Amino acid sequence: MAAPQNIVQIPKPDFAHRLSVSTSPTATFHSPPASFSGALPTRAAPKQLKPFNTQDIKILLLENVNQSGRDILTGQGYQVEALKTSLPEDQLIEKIRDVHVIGIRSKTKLNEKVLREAKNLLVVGCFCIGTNQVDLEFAAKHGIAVFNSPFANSRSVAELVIGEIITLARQLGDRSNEMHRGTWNKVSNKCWEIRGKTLGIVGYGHIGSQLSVLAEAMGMNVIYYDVISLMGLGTSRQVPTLNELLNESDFVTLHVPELPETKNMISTAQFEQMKEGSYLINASRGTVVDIPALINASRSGKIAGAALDVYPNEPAANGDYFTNDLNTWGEDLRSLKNLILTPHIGGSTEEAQRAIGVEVGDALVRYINQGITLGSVNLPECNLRSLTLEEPDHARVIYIHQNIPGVLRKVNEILGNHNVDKQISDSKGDVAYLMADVSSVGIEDIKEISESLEALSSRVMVRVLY
Ligand SMILES: NC(=O)c1ccc[n+]([C@@H]2O[C@H](COP(=O)([O-])OP(=O)(O)OC[C@H]3O[C@@H](n4cnc5c(N)ncnc54)[C@H](O)[C@@H]3O)[C@@H](O)[C@H]2O)c1
Ligand SMILES: O=C(O)CC[C@@H](O)C(=O)O
Repeated sequence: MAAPQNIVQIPKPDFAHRLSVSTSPTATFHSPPASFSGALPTRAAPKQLKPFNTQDIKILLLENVNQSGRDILTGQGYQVEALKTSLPEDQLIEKIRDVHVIGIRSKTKLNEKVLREAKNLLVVGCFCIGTNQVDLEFAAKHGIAVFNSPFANSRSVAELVIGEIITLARQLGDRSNEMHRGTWNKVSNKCWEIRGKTLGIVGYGHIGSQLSVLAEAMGMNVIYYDVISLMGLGTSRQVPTLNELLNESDFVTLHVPELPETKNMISTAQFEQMKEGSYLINASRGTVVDIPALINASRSGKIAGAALDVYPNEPAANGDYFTNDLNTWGEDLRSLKNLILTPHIGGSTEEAQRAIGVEVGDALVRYINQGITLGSVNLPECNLRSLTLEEPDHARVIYIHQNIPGVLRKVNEILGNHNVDKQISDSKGDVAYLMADVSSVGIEDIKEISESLEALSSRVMVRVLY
């Protein structure tokens, strides 16, 4: 990290506007909107902390991050380059060497090979829910914070699944395709109402539980399976095993994260457990379903239909890529009856993307400018109240370090020569995060603190903001 240079004042962000678009509870973290100010005790204006000139912060946004997020970052004066697609690994490596911040969605793979090259990288913003595309452990060990938006698109996914349940039950995809080809095929055979049918939800988290409420409102019975014990909403009921869920459900829908334990979670043995003529929906991650097994189950009539939004391999950009070159079974899959295929659009609504842009954009600004890690998925979550404009000789020291005995003593020996106004420290696995606000420090003191911390053997990353 470059040595601290000078202080730059930037306009106060428009928090009131942001609160109006974000649906995430984390938005409550922000200062209250201006309309509240009369009712609250007067507080000194927060000081914007910067490690260097704002325009020196270089940000690369990939995969068409929403304008709401881009506006927040450009509004800070950072240099923002925004691309519509993800990048092939060689180009990504070339670009990531230079940037302090990268913003991605689900396609960009930030694996160890890529992150090793990211010598200036401070923070990753996943403008989505899933963070399986990032090597979180490697990032943490190198002091790179990762943020996501944990539930701003949950409702959009749940609504898509509701649409798919009816679409499958009524064979709407096939009827529509036939009509597009000029064929009139009026049938009721094996077309059903969803009222009174059983929906089995695998993974009862943000999306699964939201879906549960919507499905019950439409007259479905809901059961769910999860690795943790959770209270069911409405009259939904948790079942103890995946097999029990598969045995009882007319529709099975998957909402688990991509993990080693969820890889091919639905394969030949699980299709055998499903009811004859039932349906499968996967809007979680492509690795969760064994697609060749699904092709067999569909051809044999064991399942009456399926809807897939996610695939083991997905293209980096829009275009004619969904072929056997991408996934060897691509054409077999496309030939199946009553199969809805969508290009990973579960969270792709205006509402969700706008809210995600705001939530992740704000988290990045808080981290870059103030070192606050609230909401980070890989570093301990630490917060200190803001320094104010009335505290001009203060600096915020951030020391990301290995979580080993004796570190705090050494850090406090360095900080002990100064007045530490407030301090917080927390750890997560092998990595710990310390923030301290020190007063009455000038540029020379800041330089000395920074260099002394850099010299400690436990150091992962040092930032001094002032
Ligand atoms: N298609 C899309 O566009 C889209 C959009 C958002 C999220 N997603 C995917 O959906 C997944 C779920 O999202 P969410 O917000 O509901 O996540 P969440 O973390 O809120 O819920 C996941 C649930 O799965 C459970 N779980 C984990 N492992 C399990 C296992 N082996 N068996 C059963 N249950 C298990 C967890 O305990 C948790 O309750 C995300 O991880 C993401 O991959 C897809
Ligand atoms: O927008 C995306 O690319 C990912 C959407 C979804 O899978 C998520 O993880 O939020």
